[in-house]
Amino acid sequence: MANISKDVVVGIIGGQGWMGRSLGLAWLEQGVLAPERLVISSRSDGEAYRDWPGVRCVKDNRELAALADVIVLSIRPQDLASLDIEAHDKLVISLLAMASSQEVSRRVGSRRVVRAMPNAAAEIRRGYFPWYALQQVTEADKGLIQTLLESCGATRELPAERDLDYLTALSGAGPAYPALLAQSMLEHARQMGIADNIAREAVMQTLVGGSLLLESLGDDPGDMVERLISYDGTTAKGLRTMIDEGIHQTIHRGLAAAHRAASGSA
Ligand SMILES: NC(=O)C1=CN([C@@H]2O[C@H](COP(=O)(O)OP(=O)(O)OC[C@H]3O[C@@H](n4cnc5c(N)ncnc54)[C@H](O)[C@@H]3O)[C@@H](O)[C@H]2O)C=CC1
Ligand SMILES: O=C(O)[C@@H]1CCC=N1
Repeated sequence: MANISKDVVVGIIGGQGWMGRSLGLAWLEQGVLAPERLVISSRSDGEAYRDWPGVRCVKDNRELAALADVIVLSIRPQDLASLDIEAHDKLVISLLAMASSQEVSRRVGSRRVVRAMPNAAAEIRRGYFPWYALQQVTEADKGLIQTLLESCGATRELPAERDLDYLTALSGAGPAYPALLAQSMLEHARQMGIADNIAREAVMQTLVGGSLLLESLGDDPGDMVERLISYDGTTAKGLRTMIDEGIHQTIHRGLAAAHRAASGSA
């Protein structure tokens, strides 16, 4: 993992929150940033940085904006309107869903804005961070962004902001859709009288093992569906029934609803 220039100070507004502390702790643990180069602000008190006494914790976001060279916004979208900082064209990384880069730019007073969309697997460094940069973001800034974000998983610069709105609905949801599938499978296994500990173990091993296999094969997931349908055994019966009952349409409608919300049109 590359570390960034020793002079760069990074500030996280909302640094005690779920995404903020995932990033902050990853930088510290991986040596991307020395503790004295990290400033965090938060409305809530938190213990996330208790093992890192060098980290500066401030209550005033203006103070953070003055101290930091790079400002990460990790507050909830509804808190943006009351954010009162002046970034003076410093590099700003916004993690907010539903706030366009232009809106963030106007709010914080910087044209060097990057919008990145995390997901909750950042907590275990297996997140996915697509990001989109305004034109004024430099190549050096982009290198820095890559280093900061890849500490928590895979990253990808996107050519268009509309792609980020879409991926907010898809990858931004992180564990949500696998959790829904797991919940449904678990419910059924329980109804069938399988002991709870065995049902949980079976569901988790199936979802995690299956996902790792798909990742390692690198093929189109549809190929695996076809392979198991053409096997024509028990799984084919389950797959055909789910497909005939409209699972694809249900998933597409769900993603479309999340996309509308992410685009501000829900
Ligand atoms: N949690 C997730 O799975 C994902 C979150 N996001 C985005 O990441 C952003 C952060 O989300 P989370 O970390 O989950 O939220 P969170 O609620 O865990 O953290 C937000 C933190 O910001 C603090 N805060 C609020 N207003 C503040 C202010 N004016 N100054 C300083 N601190 C302030 C809160 O006290 C809290 O600690 C959101 O905008 C969300 O849209 C995006 C994708 C996934
Ligand atoms: O549900 C949300 O609003 C946040 C942003 C994208 C994923 N989680």
